[in-house]
Amino acid sequence: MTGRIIFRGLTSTSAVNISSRRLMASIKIPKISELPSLGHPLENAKRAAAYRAVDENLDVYQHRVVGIGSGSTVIYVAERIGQYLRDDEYRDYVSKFKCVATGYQSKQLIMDNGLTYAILEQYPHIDIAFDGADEIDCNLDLIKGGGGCLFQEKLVSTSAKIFVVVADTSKKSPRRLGSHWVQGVPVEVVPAAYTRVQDDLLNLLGAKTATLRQGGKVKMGPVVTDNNNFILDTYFGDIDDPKKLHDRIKALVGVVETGLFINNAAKAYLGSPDGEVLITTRESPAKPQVEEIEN
Ligand SMILES: O=C[C@H](O)[C@H](O)[C@H](O)COP(=O)(O)O
Repeated sequence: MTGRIIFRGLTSTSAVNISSRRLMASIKIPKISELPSLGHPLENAKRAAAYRAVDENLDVYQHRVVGIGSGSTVIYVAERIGQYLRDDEYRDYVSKFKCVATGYQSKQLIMDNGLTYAILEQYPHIDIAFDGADEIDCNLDLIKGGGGCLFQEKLVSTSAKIFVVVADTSKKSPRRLGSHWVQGVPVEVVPAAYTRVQDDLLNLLGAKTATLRQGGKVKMGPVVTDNNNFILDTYFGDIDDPKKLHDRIKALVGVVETGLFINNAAKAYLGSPDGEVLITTRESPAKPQVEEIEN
């Protein structure tokens, strides 16, 4: 499927320039169908989803500002964009991309793949953003933040004209949101407020558990996010109304952001180990840049 890059908006002159570049091209983008196995079914699934998502959605000629998310699947998104950068046919375009990160890992991915790192303050209008997810329901609503990056991820994904999710098929919600990611909805909180928010989540909002995420072996004490906050993993069971729950959590004093991404993703690419990719598109991709306020 390599080369399914969108040619929208090309003039005949630019088409000629591109075809002469094609003749000179020396490092070609690997075709998905010819990729060697990574030796692990899950990694093959993630790569299949990410490469297809990039090939089918990134408009090399029109897009300029690209959001790069966090996690283990988005690694392959950055890798694929890096392959376009190294292909003589696309280098002139991709080298002009400004890539906005969702955290330190994402910033490293951008730099490691030779792409240009940019900050949202300078580039607040993102053409397209790619990111992973921990659970995806049939409406393309998501739980994110399993890797602790939810706030900046939401900042980037809601600043993007198109937000594309990449994951393996195991992330598909079997029922309602909350039925697969039983670790709980990540809630990023200001450290000084964490016990108060924990109390409110349990006693006001009916959470079954609200656990302060710990660093474990790699870091003693609580996980500190890229924004110097804590995370409460908050389990509600199956979530009836994710938007309402998000709004109620957001209203608690001390909450910075929730891992519920509602009405945000336009498309999801879910890869299988055999290389098949399930693609879901939101029917009305109207995505609010500003959250709706319920009266
Ligand atoms: O905080 C982490 C992010 O929300 C990730 O995008 C999410 O956890 C999915 O990560 P992975 O692709 O590793 O499953």
